[in-house]
Amino acid sequence: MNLTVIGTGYVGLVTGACFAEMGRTVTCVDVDAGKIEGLKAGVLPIYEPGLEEIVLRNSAEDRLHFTTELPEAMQDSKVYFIAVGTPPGEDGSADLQYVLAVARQIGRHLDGYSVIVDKSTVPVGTADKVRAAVQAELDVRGVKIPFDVVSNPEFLKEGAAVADFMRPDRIIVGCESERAREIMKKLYAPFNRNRERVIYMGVKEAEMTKYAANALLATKISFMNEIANLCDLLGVDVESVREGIGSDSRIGSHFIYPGCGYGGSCFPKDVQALIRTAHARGYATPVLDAVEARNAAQKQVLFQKLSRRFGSDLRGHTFAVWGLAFKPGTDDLREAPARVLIEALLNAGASVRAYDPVAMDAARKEWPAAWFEAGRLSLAAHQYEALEGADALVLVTEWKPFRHPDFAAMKRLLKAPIILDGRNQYDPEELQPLGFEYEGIGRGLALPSVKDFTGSLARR
Ligand SMILES: NC(=O)C1=CN([C@@H]2O[C@H](COP(=O)(O)OP(=O)(O)OC[C@H]3O[C@@H](n4cnc5c(N)ncnc54)[C@H](O)[C@@H]3O)[C@@H](O)[C@H]2O)C=CC1
Ligand SMILES: O=C(O)[C@H]1O[C@H](OP(=O)(O)OP(=O)(O)OC[C@H]2O[C@@H](n3ccc(=O)[nH]c3=O)[C@H](O)[C@@H]2O)[C@H](O)[C@@H](O)[C@@H]1O
Repeated sequence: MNLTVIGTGYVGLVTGACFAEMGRTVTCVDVDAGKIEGLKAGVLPIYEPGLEEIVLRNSAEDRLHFTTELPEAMQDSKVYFIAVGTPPGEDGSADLQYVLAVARQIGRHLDGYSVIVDKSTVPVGTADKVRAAVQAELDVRGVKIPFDVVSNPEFLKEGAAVADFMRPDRIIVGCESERAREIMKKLYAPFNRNRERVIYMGVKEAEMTKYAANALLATKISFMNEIANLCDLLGVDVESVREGIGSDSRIGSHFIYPGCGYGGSCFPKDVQALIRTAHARGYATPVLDAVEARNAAQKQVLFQKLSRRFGSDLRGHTFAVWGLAFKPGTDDLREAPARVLIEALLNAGASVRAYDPVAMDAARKEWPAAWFEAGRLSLAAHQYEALEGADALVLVTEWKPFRHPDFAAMKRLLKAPIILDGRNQYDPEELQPLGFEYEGIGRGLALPSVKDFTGSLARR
């Protein structure tokens, strides 16, 4: 059973490569000719640990193919995975134009019983729209061809996408036909060997499961960020609180790490899309609204802490920023908290010297050219180079090389030994004896405010 995967982004490329790794012959299709040319030449469009190796190996072994031509890819396959983007439309609801365009295209070329599997994150009822779009094309062609539409949402995390796909907690298959179910069962059998991971349910239930999962994870983070901010006011270290509550198996230790807000292409867009779905039915969503509002506010927290320490006019100040990607392990900058911080710093007159192990090329391409041209945002060749002469270090993304840095070297390089830790990576008890001023998120410690600081200087 050969597979076609349509959309060769984070989800499509990982899906195609991982099925090929399990022995299937897969053709990945994308409308982006540059991406496909690159992939044919062995150049990956994204950074994802472990992905390059399996793409190159399976391409070399002739199991993984790339094309811009969907009809050509469809010839040898009867299972079509749709993995195109579902970005937010103007009102925040999921924009289905790419999914439905693919459905129409499939309908134009379908030539025998097929299963159309929706892997993109789509609102409840989208499978019906996909079915209608395919059927409309079949009607135009005047042919009767049976097909099924299955919802198989994806739960991989960027930065761990291959591992998540290969060893998923669960595989959700929303399916209302026995024939399609048997095909899905066979496809996922290699991922299911030591325990049953597939949960079968209705199509709409599967579509909703994806949004509910992302919204709950985002809720945990926003809740924890709110608790962390309160801990700051109370002089309490949220890291102990996190450990304390995470040990309760009903709460769990995952996704309760406070920080400078969640980013990425999915939590922000999916929470927003779920809110839109509810509002379209006249249903209010105070919990989800609060999750979003807390996250928007949380992305400002680092800037607020810096303003408290250095004043609101930051002209003449330079800040080192470690981490640009929205999380470690990826070069994805979508909705990255670093962007919000850097924009606020530049608007306040500061200069920024930033370093990220993999996302700097992406930043150069995607962020406003004016930020770089004016020389106010520069990218350092090394994490320590970013510190030279900076007024403080702000840790935004907890890449591994940032976790245990050489504090003595950092002290020598920084103009003043000040660390603002947006991901609670450092131990204040280790830093304080070294003479660092330190503030995290909810550690109950504040950098001295500009007023205290001026006051203490005046008293000296
Ligand atoms: N990025 C992630 O970690 C996850 C994303 N998702 C969902 O999966 C879907 C895809 O997300 P990403 O992979 O991040 O998107 P992406 O933006 O990285 O990739 C989408 C790809 O689809 C291609 N495309 C658009 N229209 C096409 C067409 N008509 N034919 C062929 N290719 C076409 C684009 O050129 C692009 O390469 C979204 O619905 C997203 O919410 C779900 C789980 C994880
Ligand atoms: O639908 C999607 O696209 C995916 O969205 C998230 O995955 P992803 O956005 O790639 O990355 P996460 O690890 O979830 O991190 C998202 C954001 O939350 C932040 N985060 C995460 C965990 C935490 O405890 N605290 C926290 O602030 C991260 O720093 C990051 O900015 C989900 O975790 C995946 O299951 C889902 O498939």
